[in-house]
Amino acid sequence: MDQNELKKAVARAAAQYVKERLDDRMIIGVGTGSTANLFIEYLGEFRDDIYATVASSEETARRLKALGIEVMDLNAAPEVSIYVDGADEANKYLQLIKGGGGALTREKIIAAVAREFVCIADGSKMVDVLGTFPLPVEVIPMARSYVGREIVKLGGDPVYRDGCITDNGNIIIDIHNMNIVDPRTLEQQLNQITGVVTNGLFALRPADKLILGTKDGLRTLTAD
Ligand SMILES: O=C(CO)[C@H](O)[C@H](O)COP(=O)(O)O
Repeated sequence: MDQNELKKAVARAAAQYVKERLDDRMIIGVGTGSTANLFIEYLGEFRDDIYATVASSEETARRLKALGIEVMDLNAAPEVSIYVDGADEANKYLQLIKGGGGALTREKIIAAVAREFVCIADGSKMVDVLGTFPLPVEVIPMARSYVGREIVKLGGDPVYRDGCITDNGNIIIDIHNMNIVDPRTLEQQLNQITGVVTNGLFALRPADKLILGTKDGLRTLTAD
């Protein structure tokens, strides 16, 4: 199976997982990216049974609405039962790097609210130590240079993501060349830099379940 087929397999498995737990008031959190897009397509197969979703990006909202699936403002959602999203990297503690698509802040907000966070990824995303994939940081535009200098002090190489404006009107700085041995501490350190909105480390709130697509089949890892 190639990478896209592995993505399809995990997206299908996550849709099945959601379908088995549906009830008539269930609100589903939906992530962003190519794997999440495949998940959206599988949700379309039982759209009439879905009460509502919350979307982690404008693009995801557009795709859901195009299928006729209700998209709710998160502030109007009393709770989010299951949030399904992809990742750029994952470790065995289900700590993640996310934000390759620039949607990290809304993704993190939905992950914070969700009762269960199910991450879906092809096997290439599994790593021993996070950080080979550049870590995205969403930054208020006027703080760009200052935040870059603070990132250098933490040992990373900040690279401005040219041309990327987030759904929140901010910019992205990608941190290259960081061996992230203590993801929880780094997540907090980055968030304490004035001008940082959030960063793409999901270590303080890792996934609860990781459905991983490998050439030997699907593996489901849990946080405990
Ligand atoms: O965090 C994300 C978007 O901000 C995505 O989940 C992440 O980039 C993985 O994307 P893909 O499924 O396309 O590999």
